[in-house]
Amino acid sequence: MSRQAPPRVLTVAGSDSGGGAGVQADLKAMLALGVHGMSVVTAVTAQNSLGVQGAWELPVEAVRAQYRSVVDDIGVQAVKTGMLASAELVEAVADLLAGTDAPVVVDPVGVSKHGDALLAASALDSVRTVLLPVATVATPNLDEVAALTGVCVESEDDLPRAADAVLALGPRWALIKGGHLAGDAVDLLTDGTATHWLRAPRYDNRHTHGTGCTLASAVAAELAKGADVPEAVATAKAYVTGAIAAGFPLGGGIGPVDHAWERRRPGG
Ligand SMILES: Nc1ncnc2c1ncn2[C@@H]1O[C@H](COP(=O)(O)OP(=O)(O)OP(=O)(O)O)[C@@H](O)[C@H]1O
Ligand SMILES: Cc1ncc(COP(=O)(O)O)c(N)n1
Repeated sequence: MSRQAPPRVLTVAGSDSGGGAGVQADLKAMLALGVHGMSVVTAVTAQNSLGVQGAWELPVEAVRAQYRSVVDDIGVQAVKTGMLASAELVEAVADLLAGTDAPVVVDPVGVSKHGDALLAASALDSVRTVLLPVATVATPNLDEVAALTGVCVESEDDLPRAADAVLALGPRWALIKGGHLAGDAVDLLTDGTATHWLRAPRYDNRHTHGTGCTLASAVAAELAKGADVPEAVATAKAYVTGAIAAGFPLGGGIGPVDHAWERRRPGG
């Protein structure tokens, strides 16, 4: 008798040739959390530990075709979006996602850790008006909160105001990532009624390439396994914290988080 398939999770994101962020990070996080990861590639980047050397969007038709291939045959229990590059792609992806019953985690990726643009400025309005309204959970970092809502977060005290401003754009839950603040790594999750603070120690490790992609993919994986949103986010936060603590040097710049940290033996 053949075994039952694991839960299936789809990432709709850009490729990172260096393997630390984007589709590659998403699929590694999904594997680590025990789900079957699948991908719709929206853009290809030439990228490494030093930055993004080039980026090429795929045609809308190629993105739609990948999505239909996966959803119509295999099916999905959760979807995660990352780099969407342009207004045209944001709108096409939002349109596809409006037709799914699966939970959708939107990581509204704007710029890379090195400051390279991964989303055209002209796409921000589409993220606000069509993408965030189809999100079950939106996971902006503080720069993305500022770009999308105009709210500037300078300390933990500002996180509730940022979350309210993001919720006003339509996602069911907002997970505001305070990773760029000083002190503990504090995130705030809320649906406007329930509020959950997620606090972890800050690891003084410069090898943090892919943190946001990894967190959002882990949330999607846990949702696909049947967790509710607060449970999924708590598990994902613990997973990304371990991956950051174990981040390792690669190339001459910022290395990746370690998606396989739970499997490594000391010295392995
Ligand atoms: N140095 C750190 N130590 C521990 N946790 C961290 C650290 N930096 C970020 N985090 C946590 O990692 C997660 C991702 O947050 P972050 O703010 O880095 O997202 P991001 O900027 O979208 O990531 P990326 O730069 O990969 O796009 C959050 O849970 C955040 O609190
Ligand atoms: C294709 C792609 N998607 C997302 C990120 C964000 O990750 P980071 O901010 O860690 O560079 C990235 N660099 N590349």
